[in-house]
Amino acid sequence: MGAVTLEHITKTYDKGTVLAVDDVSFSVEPGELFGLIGPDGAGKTSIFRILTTLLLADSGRATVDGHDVQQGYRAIRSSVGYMPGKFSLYQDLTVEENLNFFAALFETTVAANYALIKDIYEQIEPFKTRRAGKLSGGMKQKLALCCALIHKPTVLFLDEPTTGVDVVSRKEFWAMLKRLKQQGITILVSTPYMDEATLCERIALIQGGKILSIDTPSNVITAYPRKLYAVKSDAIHQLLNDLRACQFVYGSYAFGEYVHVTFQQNLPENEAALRRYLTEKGHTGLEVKAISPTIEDCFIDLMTSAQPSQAHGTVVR
Ligand SMILES: Nc1ncnc2c1ncn2[C@@H]1O[C@H](COP(=O)(O)OP(=O)(O)OP(=O)(O)O)[C@@H](O)[C@H]1O
Repeated sequence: MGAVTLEHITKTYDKGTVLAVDDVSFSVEPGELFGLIGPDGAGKTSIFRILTTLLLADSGRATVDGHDVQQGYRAIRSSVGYMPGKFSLYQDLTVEENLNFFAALFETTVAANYALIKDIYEQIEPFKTRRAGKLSGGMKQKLALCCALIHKPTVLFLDEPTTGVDVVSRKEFWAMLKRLKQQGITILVSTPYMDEATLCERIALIQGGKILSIDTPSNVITAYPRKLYAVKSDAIHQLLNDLRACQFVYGSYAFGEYVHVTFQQNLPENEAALRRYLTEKGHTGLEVKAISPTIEDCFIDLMTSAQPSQAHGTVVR
Protein backbone atom coordinates (compact mmCIF):
# COMPACT_ATOMS: atom_id res chain seq x y z
CA MET A 1 0.00 0.00 0.00
CA GLY A 2 1.16 3.54 -0.76
CA ALA A 3 2.31 5.81 2.06
CA VAL A 4 -0.37 8.21 0.85
CA THR A 5 -3.38 7.23 -1.24
CA LEU A 6 -6.25 9.28 -2.60
CA GLU A 7 -9.21 7.71 -4.35
CA HIS A 8 -11.71 9.99 -6.07
CA ILE A 9 -11.29 12.82 -3.58
CA THR A 10 -13.60 15.78 -4.21
CA LYS A 11 -13.83 18.95 -2.16
CA THR A 12 -16.10 21.94 -2.64
CA TYR A 13 -16.49 25.17 -0.67
CA ASP A 14 -19.31 27.67 -0.26
CA LYS A 15 -22.15 25.17 -0.34
CA GLY A 16 -20.78 23.36 -3.37
CA THR A 17 -20.35 26.44 -5.54
CA VAL A 18 -16.50 26.34 -5.52
CA LEU A 19 -15.03 23.09 -6.80
CA ALA A 20 -11.53 23.04 -5.28
CA VAL A 21 -10.58 19.36 -5.73
CA ASP A 22 -12.21 17.44 -8.55
CA ASP A 23 -12.16 13.62 -8.34
CA VAL A 24 -8.45 13.35 -7.56
CA SER A 25 -6.75 9.96 -7.26
CA PHE A 26 -3.05 9.18 -6.85
CA SER A 27 -0.71 7.42 -4.49
CA VAL A 28 2.73 8.16 -3.11
CA GLU A 29 5.09 5.27 -2.45
CA PRO A 30 6.90 4.90 0.87
CA GLY A 31 10.15 6.89 0.80
CA GLU A 32 9.19 8.79 -2.34
CA LEU A 33 9.74 12.52 -2.95
CA PHE A 34 6.50 13.42 -4.70
CA GLY A 35 5.59 16.87 -6.02
CA LEU A 36 2.15 18.39 -6.42
CA ILE A 37 2.77 21.06 -9.02
CA GLY A 38 0.26 23.73 -9.97
CA PRO A 39 -0.53 27.44 -9.95
CA ASP A 40 -2.31 29.40 -7.20
CA GLY A 41 -5.82 28.12 -6.64
CA ALA A 42 -5.14 24.72 -8.24
CA GLY A 43 -6.27 22.86 -5.12
CA LYS A 44 -2.93 21.94 -3.56
CA THR A 45 -3.62 23.33 -0.08
CA SER A 46 -7.05 21.69 0.03
CA ILE A 47 -5.48 18.30 -0.75
CA PHE A 48 -2.80 18.81 1.92
CA ARG A 49 -5.38 19.81 4.51
CA ILE A 50 -7.49 16.74 3.72
CA LEU A 51 -4.45 14.46 4.02
CA THR A 52 -3.34 16.04 7.30
CA THR A 53 -6.91 15.57 8.66
CA LEU A 54 -7.59 19.32 9.01
CA LEU A 55 -10.34 19.31 6.40
CA LEU A 56 -12.99 16.78 5.41
CA ALA A 57 -13.43 15.83 1.76
CA ASP A 58 -16.98 15.85 0.35
CA SER A 59 -16.42 12.40 -1.14
CA GLY A 60 -13.71 9.87 -1.87
CA ARG A 61 -11.26 8.05 0.35
CA ALA A 62 -7.73 8.87 1.44
CA THR A 63 -5.17 7.14 3.62
CA VAL A 64 -1.86 8.20 5.12
CA ASP A 65 0.53 5.58 6.43
CA GLY A 66 -2.26 3.02 6.13
CA HIS A 67 -4.73 5.04 8.23
CA ASP A 68 -7.97 6.39 6.85
CA VAL A 69 -8.04 10.19 7.10
CA GLN A 70 -11.41 10.09 8.89
CA GLN A 71 -11.32 7.04 11.14
CA GLY A 72 -7.56 7.14 11.71
CA TYR A 73 -7.09 10.87 12.17
CA ARG A 74 -5.45 10.54 15.60
CA ALA A 75 -2.81 8.12 14.34
CA ILE A 76 -2.16 10.33 11.32
CA ARG A 77 -1.78 13.48 13.40
CA SER A 78 0.88 11.85 15.55
CA SER A 79 2.85 10.35 12.68
CA VAL A 80 2.94 13.06 10.01
CA GLY A 81 4.81 16.34 9.81
CA TYR A 82 3.06 19.31 8.18
CA MET A 83 4.58 22.56 7.10
CA PRO A 84 1.67 24.78 6.01
CA GLY A 85 2.04 27.34 3.24
CA LYS A 86 1.66 30.28 5.58
CA PHE A 87 4.23 30.70 8.35
CA SER A 88 2.56 28.96 11.24
CA LEU A 89 5.04 29.25 14.08
CA TYR A 90 4.75 31.50 17.10
CA GLN A 91 6.24 34.81 16.03
CA ASP A 92 6.78 35.94 19.63
CA LEU A 93 8.61 32.79 20.68
CA THR A 94 12.30 32.42 19.97
CA VAL A 95 13.72 29.81 17.60
CA GLU A 96 14.58 27.58 20.54
CA GLU A 97 11.21 28.06 22.25
CA ASN A 98 9.28 27.21 19.09
CA LEU A 99 11.23 24.00 18.68
CA ASN A 100 10.81 22.97 22.30
CA PHE A 101 7.10 23.78 22.10
CA PHE A 102 6.54 21.55 19.07
CA ALA A 103 8.59 18.75 20.64
CA ALA A 104 6.49 18.97 23.81
CA LEU A 105 3.28 18.93 21.77
CA PHE A 106 4.29 15.52 20.45
CA GLU A 107 5.48 14.37 23.88
CA THR A 108 9.09 14.18 22.83
CA THR A 109 12.21 16.30 23.27
CA VAL A 110 14.52 18.10 20.90
CA ALA A 111 17.43 16.00 22.20
CA ALA A 112 15.64 12.71 21.42
CA ASN A 113 15.30 13.54 17.71
CA TYR A 114 18.20 15.91 17.24
CA ALA A 115 19.95 13.70 14.66
CA LEU A 116 17.11 14.22 12.19
CA ILE A 117 17.17 18.02 12.32
CA LYS A 118 20.87 18.55 13.08
CA ASP A 119 21.89 19.59 9.54
CA ILE A 120 19.07 22.09 9.27
CA TYR A 121 19.09 23.34 12.84
CA GLU A 122 22.81 24.08 12.79
CA GLN A 123 22.12 26.73 10.16
CA ILE A 124 19.70 28.63 12.42
CA GLU A 125 21.33 27.83 15.77
CA PRO A 126 23.31 31.11 15.85
CA PHE A 127 19.90 32.83 16.02
CA LYS A 128 18.32 30.51 18.56
CA THR A 129 17.42 33.34 20.94
CA ARG A 130 15.87 35.47 18.19
CA ARG A 131 12.07 35.70 17.98
CA ALA A 132 10.70 33.74 15.01
CA GLY A 133 8.94 36.85 13.70
CA LYS A 134 12.34 38.56 13.30
CA LEU A 135 13.89 35.84 11.13
CA SER A 136 14.50 36.14 7.38
CA GLY A 137 12.25 34.16 5.00
CA GLY A 138 14.85 31.43 4.47
CA MET A 139 15.47 31.05 8.22
CA LYS A 140 11.75 30.95 9.01
CA GLN A 141 11.40 28.17 6.48
CA LYS A 142 14.26 26.19 8.09
CA LEU A 143 12.75 26.62 11.53
CA ALA A 144 9.32 25.53 10.26
CA LEU A 145 10.91 22.45 8.72
CA CYS A 146 12.70 21.62 12.00
CA CYS A 147 9.39 21.95 13.88
CA ALA A 148 7.63 19.71 11.34
CA LEU A 149 10.37 17.09 11.77
CA ILE A 150 10.85 17.17 15.53
CA HIS A 151 8.63 14.14 16.24
CA LYS A 152 10.28 12.01 13.52
CA PRO A 153 7.32 11.84 11.14
CA THR A 154 7.01 9.00 8.65
CA VAL A 155 5.35 11.26 6.09
CA LEU A 156 6.20 14.92 5.62
CA PHE A 157 3.74 17.33 3.95
CA LEU A 158 5.29 20.57 2.75
CA ASP A 159 2.84 23.07 1.28
CA GLU A 160 4.65 25.54 -0.97
CA PRO A 161 7.73 25.60 1.28
CA THR A 162 9.76 27.74 -1.12
CA THR A 163 7.19 30.42 -1.94
CA GLY A 164 8.61 33.85 -1.11
CA VAL A 165 12.06 32.45 -0.41
CA ASP A 166 15.19 33.64 -2.25
CA VAL A 167 16.82 31.53 -4.95
CA VAL A 168 19.79 30.44 -2.82
CA SER A 169 17.55 29.35 0.08
CA ARG A 170 15.31 27.50 -2.39
CA LYS A 171 18.31 25.52 -3.65
CA GLU A 172 19.46 24.76 -0.11
CA PHE A 173 15.95 23.68 0.81
CA TRP A 174 15.75 21.11 -1.98
CA ALA A 175 19.17 19.77 -1.01
CA MET A 176 17.79 19.32 2.54
CA LEU A 177 14.77 17.44 1.19
CA LYS A 178 17.05 15.05 -0.68
CA ARG A 179 18.93 14.30 2.54
CA LEU A 180 15.66 13.74 4.43
CA LYS A 181 14.48 11.37 1.75
CA GLN A 182 17.67 9.35 2.20
CA GLN A 183 16.55 8.81 5.80
CA GLY A 184 13.43 7.04 4.52
CA ILE A 185 10.86 9.81 5.08
CA THR A 186 8.08 10.00 2.50
CA ILE A 187 7.80 13.58 1.28
CA LEU A 188 4.83 15.18 -0.42
CA VAL A 189 5.71 18.72 -1.46
CA SER A 190 3.65 21.28 -3.35
CA THR A 191 5.01 24.13 -5.41
CA PRO A 192 3.85 26.64 -7.99
CA TYR A 193 7.44 26.78 -9.37
CA MET A 194 7.61 24.49 -12.38
CA ASP A 195 11.42 24.41 -12.31
CA GLU A 196 11.24 22.62 -8.94
CA ALA A 197 9.26 19.77 -10.52
CA THR A 198 12.42 18.20 -11.92
CA LEU A 199 13.76 17.84 -8.35
CA CYS A 200 10.97 15.39 -7.47
CA GLU A 201 10.94 11.69 -8.27
CA ARG A 202 7.35 11.82 -9.49
CA ILE A 203 5.00 14.71 -9.97
CA ALA A 204 1.28 15.32 -10.29
CA LEU A 205 0.46 18.37 -12.39
CA ILE A 206 -2.73 19.95 -11.08
CA GLN A 207 -4.94 22.75 -12.38
CA GLY A 208 -8.48 23.77 -11.44
CA GLY A 209 -8.67 20.91 -8.92
CA LYS A 210 -7.97 18.29 -11.60
CA ILE A 211 -4.87 16.17 -12.09
CA LEU A 212 -3.52 16.68 -15.62
CA SER A 213 -0.69 14.14 -15.47
CA ILE A 214 1.18 11.95 -12.99
CA ASP A 215 4.59 10.59 -13.90
CA THR A 216 8.32 11.11 -13.48
CA PRO A 217 9.43 14.58 -14.67
CA SER A 218 11.42 13.03 -17.53
CA ASN A 219 8.43 10.94 -18.69
CA VAL A 220 6.19 14.01 -18.59
CA ILE A 221 8.70 15.80 -20.84
CA THR A 222 9.09 12.79 -23.18
CA ALA A 223 5.30 12.62 -23.60
CA TYR A 224 5.17 16.21 -24.92
CA PRO A 225 3.33 15.70 -28.20
CA ARG A 226 4.43 18.68 -30.33
CA LYS A 227 7.55 20.24 -31.79
CA LEU A 228 8.29 23.36 -29.80
CA TYR A 229 9.96 26.56 -31.02
CA ALA A 230 11.31 29.64 -29.28
CA VAL A 231 10.67 32.79 -31.31
CA LYS A 232 11.92 36.32 -30.79
CA SER A 233 11.76 39.59 -32.71
CA ASP A 234 12.42 43.26 -32.01
CA ALA A 235 8.70 43.88 -31.38
CA ILE A 236 7.57 41.28 -28.82
CA HIS A 237 3.99 42.56 -28.36
CA GLN A 238 3.39 42.72 -32.09
CA LEU A 239 4.95 39.26 -32.33
CA LEU A 240 2.43 37.84 -29.82
CA ASN A 241 -0.45 39.40 -31.75
CA ASP A 242 0.80 38.13 -35.12
CA LEU A 243 1.38 34.63 -33.78
CA ARG A 244 -2.12 34.60 -32.32
CA ALA A 245 -3.53 35.52 -35.74
CA CYS A 246 -1.43 32.95 -37.64
CA GLN A 247 -3.60 30.16 -39.08
CA PHE A 248 -1.06 27.34 -38.76
CA VAL A 249 0.08 28.23 -35.22
CA TYR A 250 -1.58 26.16 -32.48
CA GLY A 251 -0.31 27.85 -29.31
CA SER A 252 1.91 30.79 -28.34
CA TYR A 253 2.87 32.23 -24.98
CA ALA A 254 5.52 34.54 -23.61
CA PHE A 255 8.36 32.66 -21.96
CA GLY A 256 11.15 34.87 -20.64
CA GLU A 257 12.49 36.93 -23.54
CA TYR A 258 11.05 34.48 -26.12
CA VAL A 259 7.62 33.40 -27.25
CA HIS A 260 7.11 29.63 -27.24
CA VAL A 261 5.23 28.44 -30.30
CA THR A 262 3.63 25.16 -31.37
CA PHE A 263 1.95 24.37 -34.67
CA GLN A 264 -1.37 22.85 -35.64
CA GLN A 265 0.54 20.01 -37.34
CA ASN A 266 4.12 18.82 -36.81
CA LEU A 267 5.31 19.55 -40.38
CA PRO A 268 8.98 20.01 -41.37
CA GLU A 269 8.11 23.16 -43.38
CA ASN A 270 6.58 24.97 -40.34
CA GLU A 271 9.78 26.78 -39.36
CA ALA A 272 10.39 28.29 -42.82
CA ALA A 273 6.69 29.15 -43.20
CA LEU A 274 6.71 30.96 -39.85
CA ARG A 275 9.82 32.95 -40.77
CA ARG A 276 8.17 33.96 -44.06
CA TYR A 277 4.92 34.92 -42.33
CA LEU A 278 6.64 37.02 -39.67
CA THR A 279 8.98 38.70 -42.18
CA GLU A 280 5.95 39.67 -44.29
CA LYS A 281 4.44 41.17 -41.13
CA GLY A 282 7.51 43.41 -40.93
CA HIS A 283 9.37 41.78 -38.02
CA THR A 284 13.09 42.47 -37.69
CA GLY A 285 15.67 40.78 -35.45
CA LEU A 286 13.79 37.52 -35.99
CA GLU A 287 15.00 34.36 -34.29
CA VAL A 288 13.21 31.00 -34.62
CA LYS A 289 14.76 27.91 -33.05
CA ALA A 290 13.55 24.41 -32.18
CA ILE A 291 13.84 23.75 -28.43
CA SER A 292 13.18 20.98 -25.91
CA PRO A 293 10.13 21.48 -23.69
CA THR A 294 10.36 22.22 -19.98
CA ILE A 295 7.83 20.99 -17.43
CA GLU A 296 6.14 24.39 -17.76
CA ASP A 297 5.64 23.82 -21.50
CA CYS A 298 4.20 20.37 -20.73
CA PHE A 299 1.88 21.91 -18.16
CA ILE A 300 0.64 24.51 -20.64
CA ASP A 301 0.09 21.87 -23.31
CA LEU A 302 -1.88 19.63 -20.93
CA MET A 303 -3.89 22.62 -19.76
CA THR A 304 -4.71 23.75 -23.29
CA SER A 305 -5.62 20.19 -24.36
CA ALA A 306 -8.23 20.35 -21.60
CA GLN A 307 -9.26 23.92 -22.54
CA PRO A 308 -8.18 24.67 -26.16
CA SER A 309 -9.37 28.29 -25.82
CA GLN A 310 -6.27 28.89 -23.65
CA ALA A 311 -3.75 27.92 -26.33
CA HIS A 312 -2.50 31.51 -26.54
CA GLY A 313 -1.76 32.22 -22.90
CA THR A 314 0.76 34.56 -21.38
CA VAL A 315 3.39 33.21 -19.04
CA VAL A 316 5.68 35.73 -17.44
CA ARG A 317 8.87 34.48 -15.82
N1 LIG B 1 -12.18 28.23 2.71
C1 LIG B 1 -12.47 28.43 1.43
N2 LIG B 1 -13.65 28.94 1.04
C2 LIG B 1 -13.96 29.13 -0.26
N3 LIG B 1 -13.12 28.83 -1.27
C3 LIG B 1 -11.92 28.32 -0.96
C4 LIG B 1 -11.51 28.09 0.40
N4 LIG B 1 -10.26 27.57 0.41
C5 LIG B 1 -9.90 27.48 -0.89
N5 LIG B 1 -10.88 27.93 -1.71
C6 LIG B 1 -10.86 27.94 -3.18
O1 LIG B 1 -10.59 26.63 -3.62
C7 LIG B 1 -9.69 26.63 -4.75
C8 LIG B 1 -8.46 25.82 -4.40
O2 LIG B 1 -7.76 26.49 -3.36
P1 LIG B 1 -6.45 25.89 -2.68
O3 LIG B 1 -6.03 26.85 -1.61
O4 LIG B 1 -6.67 24.49 -2.31
O5 LIG B 1 -5.43 25.94 -3.89
P2 LIG B 1 -3.84 26.07 -3.91
O6 LIG B 1 -3.37 25.34 -5.13
O7 LIG B 1 -3.26 25.68 -2.62
O8 LIG B 1 -3.63 27.61 -4.15
P3 LIG B 1 -3.02 28.72 -3.16
O9 LIG B 1 -1.56 28.56 -3.27
O10 LIG B 1 -3.53 29.99 -3.79
O11 LIG B 1 -3.59 28.45 -1.79
C9 LIG B 1 -9.43 28.09 -5.05
O12 LIG B 1 -10.33 28.50 -6.04
C10 LIG B 1 -9.73 28.79 -3.74
O13 LIG B 1 -10.14 30.12 -3.97
